[in-house]
Amino acid sequence: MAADTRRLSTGPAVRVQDLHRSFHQNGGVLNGLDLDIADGEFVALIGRSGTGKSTLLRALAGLDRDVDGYGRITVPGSVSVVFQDSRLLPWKRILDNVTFGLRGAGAAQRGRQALAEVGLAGRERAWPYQLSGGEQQRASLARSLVREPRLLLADEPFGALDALTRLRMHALLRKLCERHRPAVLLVTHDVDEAIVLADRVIVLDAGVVRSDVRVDLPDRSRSAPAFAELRAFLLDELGVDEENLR
Ligand SMILES: Nc1ncnc2c1ncn2[C@@H]1O[C@H](COP(=O)(O)OP(=O)(O)OP(=O)(O)O)[C@@H](O)[C@H]1O
Repeated sequence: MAADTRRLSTGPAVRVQDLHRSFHQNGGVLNGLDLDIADGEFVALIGRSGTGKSTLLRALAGLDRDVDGYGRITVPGSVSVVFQDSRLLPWKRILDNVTFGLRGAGAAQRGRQALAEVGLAGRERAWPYQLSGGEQQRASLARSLVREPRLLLADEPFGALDALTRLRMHALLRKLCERHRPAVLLVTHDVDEAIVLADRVIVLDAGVVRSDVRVDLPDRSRSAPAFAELRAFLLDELGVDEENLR
C-alpha cells in the first residue's frame, strides 16, 4: 500500500507520521517513523549505513520505487532535491541546466541570478564537463534554488568533494539558506557537517528516530568546547568510539 502523501500550504513544512517502508528482500527499513520539520528549519539526518536515511529522503521526494509501505507524509508543494552527483544534463549548457523546465519570460534572468548567487557568474555558457566537481554542485544548488523550493532535500551533496571545497560549500549553503529560508533535510555521514549547518540533528537507527537534538551553539567553530561535546554525544549515539578515531 502506498503512503498517503499530502501537499499542504500551512503548518510545518514537513510532517511524517508512522512511516513504514520495506523492500521485498530486506524487511522493515523505516519502522514507524515520526518527524516534523518547521518552515525554514534546517535538519541534518545522520545514522549508520543502511538505517534508512536515503529511503526517508526518497519517500519525501516522492521518488521511492519497488518499496512497500504506509504512513502519512505531508510536504510543501515545491520540493527540490540535490544528490551527491550533480545530475546536470551533459548536453545542456549550465544556464540551460539551471532553467530547464522553468516557464516564463524571466526564466533566463532568474537562472543567471541564481548562478551569480552560487559564484558561477560568467559560466552560463559552459558545458557541465568544463566545471570542477565543486562547481557542478554549485550549479546543482542554483538549479534547485531558482525554483524557490519550500523544502530542499539533500542526500550527501558534498560527499564526493575534497575537504577544502566541502568547507566552502558549507559556507555557501548556510548563506543561501539564510537568504531563501527553505526547510532543509540534509542526509550526511559527516557529524561535523551536521553540527555546522543544522538547527537540529536527528539520529536515525533501525528506521526510527533515535535522538533529536537542537543545535544551540553560540559558536559553531569546531574548536569550541560545546561543539566537541555535541560531536562526542552524536558519535556515541552512532555507536562510534571517538577514541578510536584519533
Ligand atoms: N531499491 C532497493 N531495493 C532493495 N533494498 C533497498 C533498496 N534501496 C535501499 N534498500 C535497502 O534499504 C536499507 C536502507 O537503505 P538506505 O539507502 O535508505 O540507507 P542509508 O541509511 O541511506 O545508508 P547509507 O548511509 O549507506 O547511504 C538498506 O538495507 C538497503 O540495502
